Amino acid sequence: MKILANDGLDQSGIDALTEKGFEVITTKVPQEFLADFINGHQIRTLLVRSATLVRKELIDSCPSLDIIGRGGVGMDNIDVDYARSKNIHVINTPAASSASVAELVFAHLFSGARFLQDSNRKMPLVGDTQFNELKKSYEKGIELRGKTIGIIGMGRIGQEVGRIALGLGMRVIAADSNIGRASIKVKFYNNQFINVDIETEPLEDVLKHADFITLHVPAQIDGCMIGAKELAKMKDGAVIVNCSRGGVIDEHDLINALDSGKLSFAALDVFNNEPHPSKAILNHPKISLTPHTGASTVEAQDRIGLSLAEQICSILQTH
Ligand SMILES: O=C(O)[C@H](O)COP(=O)(O)O
Repeated sequence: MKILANDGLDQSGIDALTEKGFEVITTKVPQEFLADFINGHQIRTLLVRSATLVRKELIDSCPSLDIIGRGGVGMDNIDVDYARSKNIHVINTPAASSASVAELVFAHLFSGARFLQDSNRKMPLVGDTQFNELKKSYEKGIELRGKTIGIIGMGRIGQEVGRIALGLGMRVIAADSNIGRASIKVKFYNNQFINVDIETEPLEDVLKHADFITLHVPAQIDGCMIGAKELAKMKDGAVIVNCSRGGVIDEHDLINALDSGKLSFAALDVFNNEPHPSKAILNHPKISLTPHTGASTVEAQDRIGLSLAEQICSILQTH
């Protein structure tokens, strides 16, 4: 049976599926030729990450599809309900990348707190005198310890962020309209663990009280969650990180908040109009950037590959 992994698949998944007799094709087929390719090669399982769109039209054009698999969490690039209404199995790997995304949040936070992203741009250009000038300009670096992090969305990734923040000695507050409280289990290397209860608060309060805001919510269908009104509620000099989905923050309002000094720094892993973010965002000196790499680690992709293979075998009863 043939599987098309159109946005690639980790070797762990390829090996596990090949061992069970599947043929895994990792050719990247452009969106406009996808239906023809799937039908021409009798593909029954289509695997994607966030780049390939699996909309109603594609689903209708490919009646032989049995499974659509998302190697990752967000399924906003797939018409999930429609596919399921056609009896197609739609699967994803919700737990496999939480640690990687959460660690990227802290990579951005540490970078912003100590001007790493600015320093990496300027250091190659400095001579003897500028070295000391640059050093002086970074004297206002800050520690994360003791600061308050506001986590918007306490799903798996939000909780993982909370776990790391607690380990760093940060105060954790959270907003999540779906749950009243999250219990975070913090596990230490000697296998001891503690449970920490985090009560959720209204979004407005979290925005008001946090030094750092980090967003872990799905793609928004009714417009931006964080726009000028919400940014205005944040503490002066606060920081915002978005490793969730482009469109959750209004990018225009974010630039205004950075330019006016309301926010000291922002970090974005996701953008409006991916893979072509706006030049204003890409060139802004106060924004730390990554190209949607939250789940792009060796470990996360290995777990994603294995999880997809396991689910496919279980659906198709291949033992
Ligand atoms: O939803 C996800 O899992 C992340 O956004 C990662 O997306 P990617 O698989 O395209 O890197």
